Amino acid sequence: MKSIRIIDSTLRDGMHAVSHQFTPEQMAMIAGKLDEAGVDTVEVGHGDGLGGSSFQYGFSKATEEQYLKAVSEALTKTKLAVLLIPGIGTVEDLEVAMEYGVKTVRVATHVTEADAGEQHIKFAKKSGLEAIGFLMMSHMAPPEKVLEQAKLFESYGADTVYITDSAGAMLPHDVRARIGLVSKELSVPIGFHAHNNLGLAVGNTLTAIEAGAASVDGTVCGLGAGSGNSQLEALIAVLNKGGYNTGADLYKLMDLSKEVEGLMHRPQTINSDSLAIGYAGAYGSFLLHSRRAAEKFGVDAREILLELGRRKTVGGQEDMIIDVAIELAKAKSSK
Ligand SMILES: CC[C@H](O)CC(=O)C(=O)O
Ligand SMILES: [Mn+2]
Repeated sequence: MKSIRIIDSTLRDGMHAVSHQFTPEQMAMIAGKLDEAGVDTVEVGHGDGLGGSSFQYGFSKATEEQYLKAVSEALTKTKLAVLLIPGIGTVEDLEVAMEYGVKTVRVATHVTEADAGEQHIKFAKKSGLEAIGFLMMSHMAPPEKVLEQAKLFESYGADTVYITDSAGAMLPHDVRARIGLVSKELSVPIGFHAHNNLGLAVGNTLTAIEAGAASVDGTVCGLGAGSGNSQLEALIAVLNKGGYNTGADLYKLMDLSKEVEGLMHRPQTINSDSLAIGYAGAYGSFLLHSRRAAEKFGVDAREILLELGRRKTVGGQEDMIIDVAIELAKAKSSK
């Protein structure tokens, strides 16, 4: 039986779906049940990772330290992880996170910019942490470029390298091409993080495993940016049926999903706006920002997202959402 590592991101990527408003108590409840269910690792914090709580990305309900304290106290076996996007988070933020028992850091960069994560990965390794390189928006680069960037992460000391479908824009053959090549050429385990904007998250995650991924992400109820992530309960059911060992208890996760449903701000569906993200290849966390801008400037959120996809915008360019909305509103009024 092949073992697959599960990283749950309900308490980090899932924060996008609740405008970063989980309370520390809610996080502790969810983390405690993920621990009981035998999930290997939980990632915690603002949706944009360490340092994300800000005017630009939206303020979270509590501070990073409050979340980390609450979750670390709820965990017995499950490892505690954080996400760090260089430029949003800093090594100083990581030092603080380590005081709360963080064991793993995922250093996330745009798919062509792994070098922006060099100092963070080296710092993590020097500090005794597990370091995971996380290549965001991997659909935007061909497999050979993804391989080049994955090799950079490996050369900095990353223990695992993730291929991330941030926009939920990949088809199964895109996943197979990237994961297949990278897992053949690298010595470290390869991971895959999916989004469900085209309805393919669980299927693409299975494809990634079949192509060589050894670590995959899921979130309870699929909670996450855009149409959400690979729904953890469904993923575990699929992996059980496929004969993989994840160490996670399906029924305990199903029970947890009922509790998480009660905390959701809206159903985690594929609606026309989140579908537009996958269709256009736009950044997953642009969804709520685009909806707000659409309402404010009287334009269609899908048009904003399609234009952001055309312009190949990436995380950190949230200010472009307003620019695009204003341009669309001007074009509309001049018709
Ligand atoms: C804004 C960071 C982003 O949510 C990281 C991630 O999960 C992804 O790129 O999919
Ligand atoms: Mn994500």
